Amino acid sequence: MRVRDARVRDAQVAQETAQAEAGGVPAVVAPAPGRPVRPATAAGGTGSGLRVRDLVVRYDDGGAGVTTAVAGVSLDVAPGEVVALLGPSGCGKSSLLRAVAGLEPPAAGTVSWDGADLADVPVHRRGFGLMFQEGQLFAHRDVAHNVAYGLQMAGVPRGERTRRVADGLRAVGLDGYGRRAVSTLSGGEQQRVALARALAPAPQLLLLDEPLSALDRALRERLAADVRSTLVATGTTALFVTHDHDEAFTVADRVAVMSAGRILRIDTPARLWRRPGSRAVAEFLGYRAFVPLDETTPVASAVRRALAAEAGSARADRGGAARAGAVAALAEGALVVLPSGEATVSGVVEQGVVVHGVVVRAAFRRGRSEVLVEVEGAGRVTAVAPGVSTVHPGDRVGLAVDTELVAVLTG
Ligand SMILES: Nc1ncnc2c1ncn2[C@@H]1O[C@H](COP(=O)(O)OP(=O)(O)OP(=O)(O)O)[C@@H](O)[C@H]1O
Repeated sequence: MRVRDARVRDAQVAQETAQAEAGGVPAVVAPAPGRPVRPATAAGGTGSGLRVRDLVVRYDDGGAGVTTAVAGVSLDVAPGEVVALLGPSGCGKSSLLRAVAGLEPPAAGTVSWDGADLADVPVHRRGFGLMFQEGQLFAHRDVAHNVAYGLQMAGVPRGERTRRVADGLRAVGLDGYGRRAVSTLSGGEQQRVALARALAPAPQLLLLDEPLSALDRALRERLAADVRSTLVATGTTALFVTHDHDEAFTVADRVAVMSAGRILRIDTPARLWRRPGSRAVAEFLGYRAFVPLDETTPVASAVRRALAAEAGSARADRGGAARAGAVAALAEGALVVLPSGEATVSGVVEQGVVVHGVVVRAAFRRGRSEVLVEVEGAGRVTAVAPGVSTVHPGDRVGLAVDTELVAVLTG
């Protein structure tokens, strides 16, 4: 378990204990006592949602000095929207999430919900739900009692509780699991229960911190899609921290790319791919081949020609997106990026070829050949060829680059 999770859990446990002793409720998975639990169908709300302005989070390590984990972030999450915070380890994602939760006091800036400043609102009064990498389920309670916990503490009557637990388990694909002991569940099932538990009180905002990181990749991919559909089905407003691009793009309506305590870019997954904005974001997204369109290199001329052809065409089958992208790239793109993984090695038949390169590596995977090609004047592109390719390292090949997938960096 990571140090941070342990700290957060310690904070939760301490608050749970203190509140339980005072006859209260657990801090973050349940609403405060007396606080009305919203009907599950009311999630999403009609207010303005989360508003973060110029937020700064600092840690004073005493002798070691001060770390600025969040260096002035502004972010809005609209009711019913799911936003992912995506970035490398240490970029401040969790610190931002914890400041929103109220677990970390901001050094500067504001966090508000529906227009109300939360500076003086403690964690358990914010009405936010939290979910972590490890679900932190109660081992001595069965699945249904875990999910019911927050509702029970908030005084929701038994009948309503039973109905909402059943709804919650159905929403996460665990219909009929209520009586199972938590210890008999797989890691993925436990995280589903944790999600159902976090959603049961219909929090006005759900904060998820790497909730799938402890699972293996295949399971993570499946669960990410399930988390998305559950959040959408319940109309839940959510902030989802992850370092995994695929997860972010699967789960979120908008993705915020973070680096060194700042948000570099925030946009919908589709627009982020097409308009990464800066080379740093493009590189973080995995783009490796950059073509300055104003250069006279063969690759720049070839890409310009392909974009011009696309801009002048009106092919109905591409829905206009390719054309619009090409027009934008030609108009504004000092630098465009060739997409990895989408070009096709055309080999001898060079129909539609726009650029040439030399094969660095070729491997047969999942029924097709993946070929890494060094394109002079651009960089490395991962291309695919159907079936077992006949190309080998050192071969010169042509790549038919899909202009629809060319990304533009400026603008
Ligand atoms: N309690 C703490 N005391 C001192 N420094 C901290 C503390 N928590 C985080 N930091 C530092 O703040 C910076 C941001 O950390 P944070 O955990 O927010 O990043 P992250 O993007 O969530 O990283 P990860 O993906 O590895 O969890 C890092 O440099 C980290 O070392």
